[in-house]
Amino acid sequence: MEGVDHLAHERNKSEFDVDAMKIVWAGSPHAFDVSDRISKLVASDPGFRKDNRSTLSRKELFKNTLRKAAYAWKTIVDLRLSEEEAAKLRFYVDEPAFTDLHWGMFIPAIKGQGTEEQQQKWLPLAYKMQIIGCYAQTELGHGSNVQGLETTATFDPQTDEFIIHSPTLTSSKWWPGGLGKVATHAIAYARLIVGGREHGVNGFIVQLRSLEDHSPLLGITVGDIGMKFGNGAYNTMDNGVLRFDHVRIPRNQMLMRVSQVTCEGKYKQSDVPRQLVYGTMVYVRQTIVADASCALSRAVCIATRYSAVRRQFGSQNGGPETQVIDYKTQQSRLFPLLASAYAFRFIGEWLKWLYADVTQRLQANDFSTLPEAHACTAGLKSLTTTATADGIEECRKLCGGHGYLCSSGLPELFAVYVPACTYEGDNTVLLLQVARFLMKTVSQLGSSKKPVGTIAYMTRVEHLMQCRCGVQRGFAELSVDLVEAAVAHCQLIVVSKFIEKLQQEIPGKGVKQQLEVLCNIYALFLLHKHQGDFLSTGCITPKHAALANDELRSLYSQVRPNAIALVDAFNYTDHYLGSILGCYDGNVYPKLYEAAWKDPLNESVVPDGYHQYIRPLLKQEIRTARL
Ligand SMILES: CCCCCCCC/C=C\CCC/C=C/C(=O)SCCNC(=O)CCNC(=O)[C@H](O)C(C)(C)COP(=O)(O)OP(=O)(O)OC[C@H]1O[C@@H](n2cnc3c(N)ncnc32)[C@H](O)[C@@H]1OP(=O)(O)O
Ligand SMILES: Cc1cc2nc3c(=O)[nH]c(=O)nc-3n(C[C@H](O)[C@H](O)[C@H](O)COP(=O)(O)OP(=O)(O)OC[C@H]3O[C@@H](n4cnc5c(N)ncnc54)[C@H](O)[C@@H]3O)c2cc1C
Repeated sequence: MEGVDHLAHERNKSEFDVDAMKIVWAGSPHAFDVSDRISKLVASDPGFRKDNRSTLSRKELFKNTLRKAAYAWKTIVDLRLSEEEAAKLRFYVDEPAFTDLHWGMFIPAIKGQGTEEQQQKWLPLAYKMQIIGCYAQTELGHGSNVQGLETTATFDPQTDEFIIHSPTLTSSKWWPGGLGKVATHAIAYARLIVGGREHGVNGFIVQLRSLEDHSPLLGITVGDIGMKFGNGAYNTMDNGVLRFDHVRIPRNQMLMRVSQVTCEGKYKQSDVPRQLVYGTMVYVRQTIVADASCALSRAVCIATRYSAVRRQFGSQNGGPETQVIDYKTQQSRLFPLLASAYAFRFIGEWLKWLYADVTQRLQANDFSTLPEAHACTAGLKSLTTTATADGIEECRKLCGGHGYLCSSGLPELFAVYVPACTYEGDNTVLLLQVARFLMKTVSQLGSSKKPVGTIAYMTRVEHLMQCRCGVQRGFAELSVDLVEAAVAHCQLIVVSKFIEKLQQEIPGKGVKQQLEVLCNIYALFLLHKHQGDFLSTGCITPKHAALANDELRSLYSQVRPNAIALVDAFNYTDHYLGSILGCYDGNVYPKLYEAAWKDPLNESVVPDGYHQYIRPLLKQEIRTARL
């Protein structure tokens, strides 16, 4: 029945202060207040409905996304929302759209790679959305290999301009979000050519469309690259294709914080590492880690609530069947994901601090922690997105058949989320960057000091690589092992930062105890999953492995009575979850049944096509050669 909390008995089992945990999850009382207020504002406004997305055509879907983006902007302006509140509103609208790239990449690129003068010119236009930007780096022929990009930017000293050109088909810009139909400007990455000499890839602000009638400017060919994985899902985003035919831009539209070109045609490299040209990617990678905890916690919330509602087998003397959340196999699949959602939340908090710290140091031209920041953002982006994509799929399977319904919210969440393993850096390519950092770290330890502990194996690899023909050949030969080492290195960081979080003052009855249980589940689950490596390297004995497995089972029993409260702590509205299986009151079956009849296919009892195709079949009116 409506209004009845079918999960009340579960909520009454909680052994900790859920409201206090909500503050921990949000990050602070202020953050919780903003999140809570904005999520309810979005949930209560029919202008932000999203339950019909899977029934719309691509054009209807995209037009609806434009409507929502404009409506969101009007809401932000009318209510005079702060930047923090506006970002939260876009988050809870929960629809990939051109605004993600305008706010998430175009503006950060100008802030990170533009001079003060360029920031003063372009940021006010972007903040007022008088221009709409995208981040056009990837091309048809190159994405991972940025130094392989083919678009050219040739300086013309006669006119004090750059000529932006797409010399080959494979140099066509391909994938940039917001580019296909909306963006008026791009940060386009191109090979800088001055006086016939190449100076690597740099960013250029290029206007693509008229601000009067939105038509593409002279020399610009632009469009959408077509449908992507899954219905609805990421097809709300106009990922685009863009070609330049000798497009001229003023010299001052090259982002010049890292490198400069003078009006005399003199190229100057600032005394900052050229990799700062990649700064926007580092910034987005750290935000993607926080996104991972959001996406995984959504899936876990759905699967946990439904696992408490669903009963299957186990009835004694006509009594109720067993809640599937009480099966040890269900717990062994679900609770490590619950622990991962919390672990990724805290690593995301730490990475945000690391990024802020390296940014502050860069202001003072202190580049000492830049390699660490690159390795951490690259590695943790890779680790958390892989685990989250796999985790969302596991949550779908944890919900049985009903998990495959769009009304469960899981198929769309999966389809929208999985490109995170690719965009902002293919996850394997990023792990290779971590491996390179680890090898460089080890090689710098000095001959007298041998690495110990979790990087002891690196000495053997280091020796092998040096005795083999050249370090480069060894690296390529051992790249599979090195990628595994990179993952292990990143997992060490996740566990270490979770433990550090528990050293902090954490208010609320039983809150710290619950987090300790989740931290131990996260760590022991990893130990169990990789016990072969731990045993073969002598890090643990078989007895240790057995003890760890026993402890893991015990921890699952400890978290079981608190599972519903731990997902309630995410404080997601039913609107944001978009899931009947995950609805707060657990009143699943009536809602599933009601939703089925709303499907367009049920608008008529007899389906279109019956008289044309089925009736002749049934009436044997179709003669085939064989009969
Ligand atoms: C439910 C959730 C819904 C969410 C909905 C979200 C909606 C959308 C929102 C966001 C989505 C984002 C959209 C996607 C955008 C994009 O994808 S933008 C394009 C991203 N592209 C990439 O990431 C390309 C990856 N490739 C690279 O980064 C580089 O090519 C490279 C792999 C790093 C190699 O670069 P390069 O060849 O130049 O360098 P190397 O020779 O390997 O290394 C030389 C040294 O430089 C150091 N280095 C490399 N990169 C960096 C860096 N970024 N910072 C600092 N230092 C760096 C490297 O370590 C070497 O150092 P060493 O010489 O000391 O060893
Ligand atoms: C939904 C979505 C949105 C996107 N948005 C944008 C955007 O807004 N702006 C933008 O510029 N780009 C965007 N991209 C592009 C994205 O950044 C690239 O697709 C991504 O960087 C991967 O590069 P790639 O496609 O060249 O993959 P590839 O590098 O071609 O990967 C193919 C395979 O090759 C492997 N591989 C590649 N190099 C190596 C190596 N050295 N060693 C071992 N294996 C290797 C990879 O691991 C992978 O398995 C988007 C992509 C998607 C899917």
